[in-house]
Order: sequence, then C-alpha cells, then structure tokens
Amino acid sequence: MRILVIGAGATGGYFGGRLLESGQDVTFLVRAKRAEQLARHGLVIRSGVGDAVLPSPPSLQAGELRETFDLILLSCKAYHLPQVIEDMAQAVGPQSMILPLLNGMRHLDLLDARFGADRVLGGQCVIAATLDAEGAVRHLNQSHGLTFGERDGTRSERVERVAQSMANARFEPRLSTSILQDMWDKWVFLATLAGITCLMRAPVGDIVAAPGGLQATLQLLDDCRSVAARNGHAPTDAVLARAHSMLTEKGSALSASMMRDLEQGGLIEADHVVGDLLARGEASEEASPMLRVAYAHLKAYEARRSRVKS
Ligand SMILES: NC(=O)C1=CN([C@@H]2O[C@H](COP(=O)(O)OP(=O)(O)OC[C@H]3O[C@@H](n4cnc5c(N)ncnc54)[C@H](OP(=O)(O)O)[C@@H]3O)[C@@H](O)[C@H]2O)C=CC1
Ligand SMILES: CC(C)(CO)C(=O)C(=O)O
Repeated sequence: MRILVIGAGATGGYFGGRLLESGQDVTFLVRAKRAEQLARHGLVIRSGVGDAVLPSPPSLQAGELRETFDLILLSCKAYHLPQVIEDMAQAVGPQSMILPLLNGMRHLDLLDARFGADRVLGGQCVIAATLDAEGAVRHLNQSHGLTFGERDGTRSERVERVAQSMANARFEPRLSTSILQDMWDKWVFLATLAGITCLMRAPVGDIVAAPGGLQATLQLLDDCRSVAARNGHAPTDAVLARAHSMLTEKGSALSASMMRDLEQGGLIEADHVVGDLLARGEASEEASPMLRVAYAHLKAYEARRSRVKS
C-alpha cells in the first residue's frame, strides 16, 4: 500500500515514522522548511516506547506530486486544512482513502465536499507529542493509539487492508466499526481538556486542586456531553466515567496539545475544537455556559495574538 502522510509534524511524524520504520511504503508531503530539516537530520522520534532515527525519509513538496496514493494520512492542524486540501489534490485518485487524524469533526465536511465522502474514512489518534526545536518528534507519554474505520461502520476490504498495513508498526492501530461515535467521544473529552487547561493555564492536577477548579471542569464536561447528546452522539456511561476520571485525577500532569500551542504563543484550533462544538449546541445564551467562556477566552487569545504579531 502506497501511503502519503500529509505533514511530518507531531502526529504525522510519529505515526508516519512508525509506519516507515516497520517497512511500509511511506512518503511525506511537507513544506520547504520541514523538507530541509528531514533531509539534514532525518526523521527523529524520541519516545519512551522506543526511539527511531530514519535517515532521508521519502518526502515531496506540493508541486512535486505526480502520482496518486492508496492511503493518505492527514495530520495537519485545522487552520491549515484549506491550503492542504489544494496541495494534496494531485495525490487523490479514484481508489484513494483519506484518513484524517485531526481532532474535532468539521474537517470531514470539508474533505467530503472536495474529494467525495466515499474517499474519506473516520479517524483519530490518542497521543501526546510535539516537535522540539531541532524538529525531532517528542512523544510525551506512553499512549500511541490510532483508530480508523468506515464511517458507515462496515468492515470493508479496504479498511482491512489499512489494518494490515499498520499491523507491524510500533503503535496501537484499531479498526473501529463505530468510528463516528469514537470521534464524538474524543471530541467531548478533548474540548473539555483543551478548554479547561487553556483557561486555567495548568494541567488537570493543578486545576482540580484549585478552589472551584473541579466544579468548572465538570460543568464544561457536562456542556460538551450535552452538545454530543443533542447531535445523537451521547457518550455511554462508561465513556463518560473514563473522561470524568481522567479530567479529575489528583496530581495528573495531563494537558491538551492546544495548551502547549497556546503557551508557546502559537496558532490554536479554537474554532475547530471548541467553537464548532458550541455551534452545534443550543443557540440560547443560557446554554453551555462554561463552553461559552472557554471559547471566548480562546478567541480573546487569538485576537490579542494577531494584534501583537501585526
Ligand atoms: N500533538 C498531539 O499530541 C495531538 C494532536 N492531535 C491533533 O492532530 C492534528 C495535527 O496536530 P499536530 O501533529 O500536533 O500538528 P503539528 O503542527 O505538529 O503538525 C502539523 C504539520 O502539518 C504541516 N503542514 C501544514 N500545512 C501543510 C501543507 N500545506 N503541506 C504539507 N504540510 C503541511 C505542518 O508543516 P510546517 O512545519 O510546514 O508548518 C506541520 O508539520 C491536530 O488536529 C491536533 O489537534 C491529536 C492528538 C494529539
Ligand atoms: C486527548 C489528547 C490529549 C490525546 O490525544 C489530544 O488529542 C490532544 O492533546 O490534542
């Protein structure tokens, strides 16, 4: 299977690198600066699960795409998606599958509109990773799950082939027959985690130890849960209990990738991860009170950031 990984950042570098390490036919679609870094240092993964140094990983830039690929692993940030969609178009053929790893849901609509829903699988990853100053992928915890599947829940021959291609890679692939619900479950969890850790500028353990921190977290979780329910994707009690326990664990160092981006003064996926969830909820001003505060905070950060940068 010919695999194109779009972006060799934290998630694309990690999962694409692991696939390459396992002997799969992987090419990265990158921009000039990353191409230069990869040519100079190779693709480097630093991980408690095992390091990898992959010299000269196959990479292309947008203008160099000539062929189509069987599987396209999409790992850009949401705010880059419109440009990425244009850049990747040459790689999408009639049989191509696009497997997005982005958080949130709205990217599915954009990909469907451009490439047709039959080419777009559901997908998500659970990992904490970032790129360091030298461009090495730093895997920050022990999780490295990648879940994917047909959005109608079937176990098609093509997703079985994707599962086979991932079987020997050093991460945990999972072929799901309920990928849309999985994506919603993760969205509820992530929007709560990102919203609260960004608001409080602290990981879970510090938030729940602060006066009112636990209550704010639980209110936000309930706001997110209720939007999912309103959209026909209520998390089960077991899923909610797991989210509750991770979001309220005493001493936990857990924080969202959005908090890492925000603390570095970077761009954030405010609209994609938090704003879009709010937009799918009730329009009344009283609904989703903590979700509204979390979104207002992120938009204020963005406004200040763009003013200071300009
Ligand atoms: N990091 C994490 O721990 C997790 C992230 N996620 C989600 O995964 C998604 C990706 O996040 P993450 O991997 O952290 O993001 P990164 O910013 O680390 O990586 C994204 C990569 O996409 C590249 N890119 C952007 N535009 C283009 C383009 N036109 N052509 C080629 N490459 C392009 C960027 O390249 P360039 O260097 O040129 O800017 C960058 O390297 C997000 O939706 C995020 O929320 C999900 C779970 C965990
Ligand atoms: C939920 C979590 C922490 C792990 O995948 C994540 O998606 C993120 O930080 O963006």
